[in-house]
Amino acid sequence: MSDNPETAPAAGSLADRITKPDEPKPTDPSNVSNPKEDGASAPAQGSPDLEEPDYTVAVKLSDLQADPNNPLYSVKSFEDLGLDARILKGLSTMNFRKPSKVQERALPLLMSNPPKNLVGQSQSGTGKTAAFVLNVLSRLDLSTEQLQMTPQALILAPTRELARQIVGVIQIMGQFLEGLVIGTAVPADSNARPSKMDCSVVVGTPGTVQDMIKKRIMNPTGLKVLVLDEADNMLDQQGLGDQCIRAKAMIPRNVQIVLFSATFPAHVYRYAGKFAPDANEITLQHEELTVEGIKQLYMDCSSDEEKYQNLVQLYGLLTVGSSIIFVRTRASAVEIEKRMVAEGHTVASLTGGVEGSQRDAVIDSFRSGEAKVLITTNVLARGIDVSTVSLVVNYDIPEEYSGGQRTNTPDYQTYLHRIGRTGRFGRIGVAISFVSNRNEWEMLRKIQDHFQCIIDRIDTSDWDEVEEMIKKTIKNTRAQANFAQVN
Ligand SMILES: Nc1ncnc2c1ncn2[C@@H]1O[C@H](COP(=O)(O)OP(=O)(O)OP(=O)(O)O)[C@@H](O)[C@H]1O
Repeated sequence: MSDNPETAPAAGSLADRITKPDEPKPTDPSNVSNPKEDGASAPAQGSPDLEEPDYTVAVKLSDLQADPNNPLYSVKSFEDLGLDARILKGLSTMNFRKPSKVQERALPLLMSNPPKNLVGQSQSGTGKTAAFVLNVLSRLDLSTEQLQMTPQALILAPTRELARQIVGVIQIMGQFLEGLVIGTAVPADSNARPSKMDCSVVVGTPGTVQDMIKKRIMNPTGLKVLVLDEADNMLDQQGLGDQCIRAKAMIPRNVQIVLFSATFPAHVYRYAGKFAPDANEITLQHEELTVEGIKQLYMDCSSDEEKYQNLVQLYGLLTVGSSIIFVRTRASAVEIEKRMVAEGHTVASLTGGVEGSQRDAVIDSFRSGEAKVLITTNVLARGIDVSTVSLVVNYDIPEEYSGGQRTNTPDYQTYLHRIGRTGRFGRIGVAISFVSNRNEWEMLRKIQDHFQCIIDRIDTSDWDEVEEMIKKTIKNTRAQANFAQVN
């Protein structure tokens, strides 16, 4: 069991934010009215890669979606999946033209009646969020004000950033559903007071939701669907797992339980079957898990100091698009940030150690492109969807913990989720892992064996060559884009 404290939600006070898609609140950072936001809300608002008239990626995406071996492939259209016209309209504002494989397979299973549980697995960046959000929206009854104000679906995510991102997706997909009200249940800053969850859908972190139910701030009696995003992490992580079980015990027994993740290690998968009994299943082999568009590389570093120097050398590349640098501890995130800033570089850091409002400000500025280089811990390893991320750096290789101690065993799942912050929905990205000692080298070798993937070495004796090689890969998307445009 992994027990990295970074992924546990901050305990203590509660916060919530209720938003009605039909009543935009300009001050709400997760609100659809902010045209610069990325991630959840990006496609509808102009994620540069997916929005019309960006003919380029549309062409490329349609090629990928026509290839039966690609996870984005489907034969059906969204119309074929029997979705409500108002939801289809929401999808079309997001420029979703065709479902991905997981959407095409999951939606009929999720939407059939009587409802059945589902355990669903699909590679990072293949559209699992839309799969569960479309089911949730399809199952809501918003015919009376009382129904609109009583939670009918509960979506749990491991971090506040992911919960807020999911809220953004629901706001856009559900924007034509009159009476839809969305509540965000994430830990508040210490001076804030929670208000009642008078809403149709609640998205939150398990600890906060559990607390809200206990304090009668949230009424769980009308719930019909429970979704766990990043379900393997939610069920396996110390603290989170208990909170999920307690939250489940407080809600009606007959809810539809939906578990999604890119990874389901065997021991969690068995447990997932107990949490969501008699579930339909969509699974992948672990060799199928790596995403083709992500070029995996590693860099030899002779010491910790050389890791830092190499990162600084890479700075020019980090800012070609956006990039995320993953480190092991909060302290090193802050230290690297300070040092780079002192040397004149523009970087930001986000860790679980700071108050919620500050975390929100940092992730929002990263989504908007204001901050292009983000140093973080495993807290952002999962789910975060920022389409401009073209480079991920594993400054430290993700490692399993046992009883709070490092084990020198790679954390395979976290590796996959971290590198999956790039190369999303058919895009191209680069992931570079730094290796500075024998243990790290061993862990990287194990990762290669586990996923049967190739992680190429970068030769740092000639930095110009390094730059050229990485730039070529990152810019590949654009090269194809230009090609598509002239043709
Ligand atoms: N059918 C579609 N057509 C076009 N874009 C899509 C479609 N489905 C999802 N997307 C976009 O693909 C991106 C990745 O989707 P999403 O974040 O749901 O991936 P995921 O499978 O949950 O990944 P992860 O495992 O990393 O959480 C998002 O920007 C989303 O808007």
